[in-house]
Amino acid sequence: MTRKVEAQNIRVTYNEFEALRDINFVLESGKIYGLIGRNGAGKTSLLSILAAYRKATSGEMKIDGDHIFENEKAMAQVTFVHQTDYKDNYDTINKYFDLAERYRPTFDRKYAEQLVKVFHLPTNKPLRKLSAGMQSAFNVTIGLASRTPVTIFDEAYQGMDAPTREIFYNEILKEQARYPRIFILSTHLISEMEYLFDEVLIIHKGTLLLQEEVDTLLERGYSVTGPSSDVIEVVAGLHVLNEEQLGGTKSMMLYGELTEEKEDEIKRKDLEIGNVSLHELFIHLTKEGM
Ligand SMILES: Nc1ncnc2c1ncn2[C@@H]1O[C@H](COP(=O)(O)OP(=O)(O)OP(=O)(O)O)[C@@H](O)[C@H]1O
Repeated sequence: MTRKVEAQNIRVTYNEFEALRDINFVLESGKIYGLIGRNGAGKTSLLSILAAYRKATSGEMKIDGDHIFENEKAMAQVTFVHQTDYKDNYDTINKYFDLAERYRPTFDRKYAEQLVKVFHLPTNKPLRKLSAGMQSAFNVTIGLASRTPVTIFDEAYQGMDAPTREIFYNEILKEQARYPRIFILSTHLISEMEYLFDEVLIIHKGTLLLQEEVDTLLERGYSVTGPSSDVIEVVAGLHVLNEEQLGGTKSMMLYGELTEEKEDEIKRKDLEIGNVSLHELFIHLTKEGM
């Protein structure tokens, strides 16, 4: 069982354009990682290196110490689920399962067939005739049933309706309990998927802004609300992510450890301390100029 994925100083350029730089992280088995970042941040570029679809311009991506690129053994440990163009694909789901069984030693056909029923997918229609949401559910089926130690879903929910996405999320949790592995979920649906993540990686403008346990990250974000002058006084020297003003009331979103001393000071002034969601933190940590 794979225990570790390691990125060491990954850099990716497309001609002159530097899409990723200084990317370093370690991912461990048994954890679900949320990979988030704004459009064009570099998420898919990073995941394609991890799935050995391309080679990094420099740096190393390793699974349990083995280089991934052009390494059959390492590559077989990874499933990369992403949007696929099926417009010229005449294969049926059953045919595809035959192939997966042949080429993926860990593929569990019984489980795949169960998923097909849960997702209400037709097994005898060519893939190109499936609706967009059905094609995504099929991709997800392959990803889940492949049971590879590293399973990547890159915005795999596209086109799925809300109940189908819910089934997808539940299956990830069930699978993680049955066959613990490294799941990486790249997504823009932060609020909806947050509960799945053990850790979050934020990619911003080609760099890894942070890798953090979700709970720790959420503890770092808080808001202080009350009369403007008191709020301004109390937040002096703190990392302000955002501020909102309504009449004489100000609300400031802050990032960093809330020390006991500071908490006492805020409470003495009768100001309100509030929670900040991952979605809000993400927006303000990655806004223009940051
Ligand atoms: N083949 C390519 N040739 C040139 N530039 C590319 C190529 N692929 C990606 N890029 C550029 O690299 C940057 C990162 O793209 P990438 O697709 O990795 O971002 P992303 O975070 O997955 O974005 P999104 O959330 O919009 O899917 C973008 O500026 C993109 O234009």
